[in-house]
Amino acid sequence: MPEKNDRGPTDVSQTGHDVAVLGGGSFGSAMAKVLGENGHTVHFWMRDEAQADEIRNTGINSRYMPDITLTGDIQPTTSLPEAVGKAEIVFVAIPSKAFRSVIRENSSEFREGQIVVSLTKGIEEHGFKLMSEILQEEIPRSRIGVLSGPNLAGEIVSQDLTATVIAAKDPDVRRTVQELLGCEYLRVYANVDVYGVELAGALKNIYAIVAGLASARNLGENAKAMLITRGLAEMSRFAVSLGANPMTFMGLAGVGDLIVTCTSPKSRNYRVGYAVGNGQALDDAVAELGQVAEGIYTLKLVKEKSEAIGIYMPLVRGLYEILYDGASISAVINSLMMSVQNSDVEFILPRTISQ
Ligand SMILES: NC(=O)C1=CN([C@@H]2O[C@H](COP(=O)(O)OP(=O)(O)OC[C@H]3O[C@@H](n4cnc5c(N)ncnc54)[C@H](O)[C@@H]3O)[C@@H](O)[C@H]2O)C=CC1
Ligand SMILES: O=C(CO)COP(=O)(O)O
Repeated sequence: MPEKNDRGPTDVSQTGHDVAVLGGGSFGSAMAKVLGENGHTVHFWMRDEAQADEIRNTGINSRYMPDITLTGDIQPTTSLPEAVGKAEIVFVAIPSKAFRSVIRENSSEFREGQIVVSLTKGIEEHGFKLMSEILQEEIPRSRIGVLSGPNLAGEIVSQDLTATVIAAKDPDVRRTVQELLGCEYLRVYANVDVYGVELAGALKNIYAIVAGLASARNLGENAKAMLITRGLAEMSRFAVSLGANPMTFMGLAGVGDLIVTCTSPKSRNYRVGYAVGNGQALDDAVAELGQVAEGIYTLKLVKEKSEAIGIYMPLVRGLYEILYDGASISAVINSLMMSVQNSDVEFILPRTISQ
């Protein structure tokens, strides 16, 4: 087996690798569970000592996964240097708001050539940075990957059949993650369009909120299909203008993740939209959720960015008006329905009117 620091191919032909999962929430727990069941030693970092103790003593993370027991060699710790120091590969499931600070404060702990994979589906407020860009800036000597796809944590921990995408430029990173995570209920597909895969994962959260709102309003099945498909058109238009490959949006990280989060109340973003659609204030809906709904932050950033670069995003604008400007839901729906009728697939028939 190669030295942990060298840049040669990572040997994952044997089970029993040391991996770290950073972030003790729903998705960190789900990935820790898969890795533990796959025979790896999981150095599972979280801030909260009581939570680490509970997992150490009972295998249960009662705040986020009360019905699930983490099995295998799971080693909870509140020492990030210890987790990263022992790991060959690091998975990061820290919400986007805290992602850079956690990595920056501990940047000296990451080794040259160490594989670091972001699981986070969000965008940084200042500078519109994605998590892989933050990793590139803070720990440039690591080898970076992004995991994204239709991956509801609650289903993964129940071993429901699931597929995901590992995006990385380095083929060894892609192969390593496929071998570490792949099992009878989880398939890991590969992509090289890191920016597209990552942006798709962040953007779809916005449309999940829209879909939840539509569902609360009983807009009907046709409306649901319209919203999902126009959401896909809008998010791919935006992402392509920033350099993503449009074909990525045909894959699991694009349309796949859009479908699952726009159709399932298991999605936290969908649930926030549903609550607002039923008249609840946004702050109350978020407080009641008690977990992260990245879409409410991503919405603000994408609205600003799309206006700055001149990309037409009527669903983003409409949702922003509802959530942040107090616009009435029916007025926004009416204005969307009465706007100029245009091209269906604009990669085939270009839009004729820009706004
Ligand atoms: N839950 C899911 O189904 C999926 C979530 N994701 C993404 O994973 C990321 C994390 O989400 P979840 O685990 O679901 O969120 P969560 O709300 O369930 O848990 C967030 C975790 O991050 C921790 N945290 C927050 N700030 C921190 C800080 N400054 N330092 C250390 N830890 C901190 C919290 O204590 C908590 O343990 C999000 O970007 C989400 O979009 C991706 C795929 C699926
Ligand atoms: O990204 C997810 C599923 O792929 C999870 O979505 P929520 O954050 O809306 O729960």
